Amino acid sequence: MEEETSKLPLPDTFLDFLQTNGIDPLIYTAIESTPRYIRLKPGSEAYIEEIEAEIKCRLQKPYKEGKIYGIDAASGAAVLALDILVGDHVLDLCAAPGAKLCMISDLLGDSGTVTGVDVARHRLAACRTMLQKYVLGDACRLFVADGTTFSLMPLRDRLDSISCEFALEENKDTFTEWTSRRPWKERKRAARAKENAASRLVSETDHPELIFYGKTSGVVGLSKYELYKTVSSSEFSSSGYDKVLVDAECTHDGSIRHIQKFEHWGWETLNGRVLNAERSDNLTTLQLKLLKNGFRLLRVGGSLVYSTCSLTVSQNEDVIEWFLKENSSAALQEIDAAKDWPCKIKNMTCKCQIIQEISLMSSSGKTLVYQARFNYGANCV
Ligand SMILES: C[S@@+](CC[C@H](N)C(=O)[O-])C[C@H]1O[C@@H](n2cnc3c(N)ncnc32)[C@H](O)[C@@H]1O
Repeated sequence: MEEETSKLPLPDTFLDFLQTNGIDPLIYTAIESTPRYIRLKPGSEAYIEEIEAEIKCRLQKPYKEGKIYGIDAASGAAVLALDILVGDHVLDLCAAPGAKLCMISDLLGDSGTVTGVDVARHRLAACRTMLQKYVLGDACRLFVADGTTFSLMPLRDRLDSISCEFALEENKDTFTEWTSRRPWKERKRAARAKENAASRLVSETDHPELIFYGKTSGVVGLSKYELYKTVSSSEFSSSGYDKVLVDAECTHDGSIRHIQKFEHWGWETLNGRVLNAERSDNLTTLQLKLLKNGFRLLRVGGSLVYSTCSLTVSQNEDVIEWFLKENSSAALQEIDAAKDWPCKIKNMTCKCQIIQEISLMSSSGKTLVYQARFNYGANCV
């Protein structure tokens, strides 16, 4: 799908910013239209013709019916780079609003588990709605929590070991099957939390709040103590997550459609949101903290994808470089899935610069996969 766009008159400050980051301004201005992407829900293949027939009329019907997702090719690429395998326990540390989390769940099918974490309650609630719409959440847990300090183990052993009898036990401290109809006490607590959330995001020290869990997520039958018990870093090394996605908060400058919006919002807004050095410093500090914590929660032999929708060196290469300096057990790894992608810098088959790959082997077996410079909404499929 393509949307008509105007030729953008990019302001000088933004052009300087692009030059500093080695980005060709043409990616924002040269194309006549910005492609939009959809992903077909597995199992909906029979409807391809019907969906194709609707492409010109904005696909409202298959979208409402939950047969397709709106997701950029670049977002899908970050998930493919994770190389999800049957039975993986996956952590999505900045999960909302959830396009990647849905794709992870689709790839896992009936196996493994996925844990989504986000600091913004209203965005994570949208993610929960999406899981319910696409009937995807059985093996999923969603926590409103700060990803820089989140510290809960995947429930890898619980899945097989809980007997149905135990799961149905009526113990007020034990999780029974999730229902959107919460007991009065819990509703009151959620309403209070919502009020607080309107004025602030959760802090690093707040307790993670479980806002959704599916019936095979491992939560049913657990006591609160078991779910929230703290474990040592060495336990994460042996039984942590198989795959971690850190799709970090960023300036969004790599999203062509996002930058195009500033034509209407006013270019001065761009200075505050994208070019402001202080905001960028705070962001890179946050990104590094998210990456560090995501890596801590990974098991030895697992892999992590760090991705942003920014093209700046400071939010990508620099964050990775700082991290690698401090973590000798981490190493960059070639992205296997990217070998067949058409949009690589090395053998460019389209107009835009897309992927930069770096590869190294790890010493401890934990590996860090790095995906960078993949333009969102670029003309590359
Ligand atoms: C680029 S978006 C993630 C998009 C998401 N992965 C998807 O595919 O829909 C970044 C997210 O990071 C969240 N975020 C920001 N700071 C965070 C933190 N300290 N811990 C967890 N999430 C955070 C934001 O609320 C936002 O939802």
